[in-house]
Amino acid sequence: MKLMIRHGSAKYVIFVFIGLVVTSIEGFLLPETIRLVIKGLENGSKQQLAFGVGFGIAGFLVVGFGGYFYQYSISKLIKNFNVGVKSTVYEHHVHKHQKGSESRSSDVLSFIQNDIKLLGTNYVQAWIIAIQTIVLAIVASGYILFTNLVLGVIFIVFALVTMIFPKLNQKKIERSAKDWSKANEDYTDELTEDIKGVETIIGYQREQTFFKRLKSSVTNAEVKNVKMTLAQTLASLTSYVASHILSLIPVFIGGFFVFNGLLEVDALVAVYIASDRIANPLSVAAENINKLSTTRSIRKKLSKIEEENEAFKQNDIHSLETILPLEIYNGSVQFGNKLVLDSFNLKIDVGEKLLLLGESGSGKTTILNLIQQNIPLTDGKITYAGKSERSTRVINRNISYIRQSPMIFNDTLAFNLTLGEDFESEELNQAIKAAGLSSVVKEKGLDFIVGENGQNLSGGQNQRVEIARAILRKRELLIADEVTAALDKETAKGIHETLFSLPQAIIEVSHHVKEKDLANYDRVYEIEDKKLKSTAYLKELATE
Ligand SMILES: Nc1ncnc2c1ncn2[C@@H]1O[C@H](COP(=O)(O)OP(=O)(O)OP(=O)(O)O)[C@@H](O)[C@H]1O
Repeated sequence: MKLMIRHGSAKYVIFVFIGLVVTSIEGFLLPETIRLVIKGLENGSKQQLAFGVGFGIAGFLVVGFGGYFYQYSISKLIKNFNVGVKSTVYEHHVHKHQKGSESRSSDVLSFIQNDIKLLGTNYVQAWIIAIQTIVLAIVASGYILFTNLVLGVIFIVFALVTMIFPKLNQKKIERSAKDWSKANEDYTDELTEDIKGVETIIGYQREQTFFKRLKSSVTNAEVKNVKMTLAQTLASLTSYVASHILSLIPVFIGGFFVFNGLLEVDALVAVYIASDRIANPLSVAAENINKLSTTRSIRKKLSKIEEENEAFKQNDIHSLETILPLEIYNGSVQFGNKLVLDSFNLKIDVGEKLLLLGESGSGKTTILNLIQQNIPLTDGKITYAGKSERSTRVINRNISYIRQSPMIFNDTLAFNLTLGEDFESEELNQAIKAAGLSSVVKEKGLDFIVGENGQNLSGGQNQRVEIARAILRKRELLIADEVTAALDKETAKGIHETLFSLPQAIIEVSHHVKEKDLANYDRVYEIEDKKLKSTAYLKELATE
């Protein structure tokens, strides 16, 4: 319930309660209408007959309007709930990345698309239906007890007995829901991967293999869905049949009340009709209370997500701490038994332009990961502006990572530069100029839609958008990861000129750079056979 109020808003929870109280008059409306009509017929009174019919019409109008208000409030509540929960889950995914921990996008997608959906039906709706049916049953019980206390008690006892039936299937429903959730997660994982890998699949003409593989996962998920639905259906049918059969026994007893003059026929008919508003609603309530348990693990996961989001917000300090100079002393990195980097030193000073060279697999990405504190050193020490303790948030806030394949959003050029952050137009223009984008902006305008993956721009222009983003943020260290590897010579030269003209420190990573271009950097590091050599250090050492 707390979860529902937190995300669905207390206002709509109250509205739903008002709506269900109003509609709960259904608990006595039809039985009382029928009773009044029969009474009118028995007495041969047209007036009483008209009163009974009028009572029914007025009552059903109230139920109709109340029902609309009730459904309206439920829709709003579910809308708010979905928006709140889905945002919370995405927020958590982002926070996990900010903290440098793994959070797989396919897991997040599956959680939002399947588990959260299940939470909407089997938690929010199930709660509401359970409460609504219980209120309805209470109102109908009150009516029956008021009509005839003893017979009322008998009817209610039989109705309560029916509640044990759904309980018998609870474990099975829970297990089948868990199996379905897992199978769906596996299927979504595979689908995400196959969508990403479509070019490779077509390229190697492996369509049939992948169709078959995916078909098997989707079949598995659907089979689990059928099993879950059947388990739920079996539970509801058992309750339905049992409640109807059991409700006929008190009718039989009620007959004896009539024979003995303890009850009028109109009252027995009314009590029987009203009893349908106890047994059935109670079994629906029990069924929905059962459903709540299918979401227990999802709710647990969501609570953990909320706690972690809260902890993240509280620890999210907005200090102006800097990270340069960054120094690694006698650093070593080992993955399992494999030594990747052996006792190396590295220094990044304010404004320095550094180059990090190395063959594929030599450890360049590992060094970038160390700098960003994504992985720890196995041995040695790392300091940021002289301090060895720095939160990952502070580090991230001071680094801009310029990627070889930048993420370009299908939006305007302006949005792709600012990413929705407010910048003075002067600042924006300076960044555009510094990144060499002035002619593009002049030609296309800032409102130009760049298309999916920036397809309406050239590779070099997209790379410049990524550089402009980094320049705009004025962070003290830029990491340029193979940024010109996929570009032609002229474009690459232009990008390099831009990078060298910036005031920020830059560490550029590359497989290979021409000998004559090395002079453009303040220092050149090269990884060779697990060792990191620094030309500048060697020069410094030679002059000492
Ligand atoms: N998390 C990890 N667990 C185990 N081994 C790892 C891990 N990360 C990297 N390695 C290994 O460390 C070595 C260095 O990898 P790294 O990614 O740093 O190389 P790289 O120089 O960036 O290569 P490339 O230029 O191909 O991207 C490789 O042999 C790699 O297999």
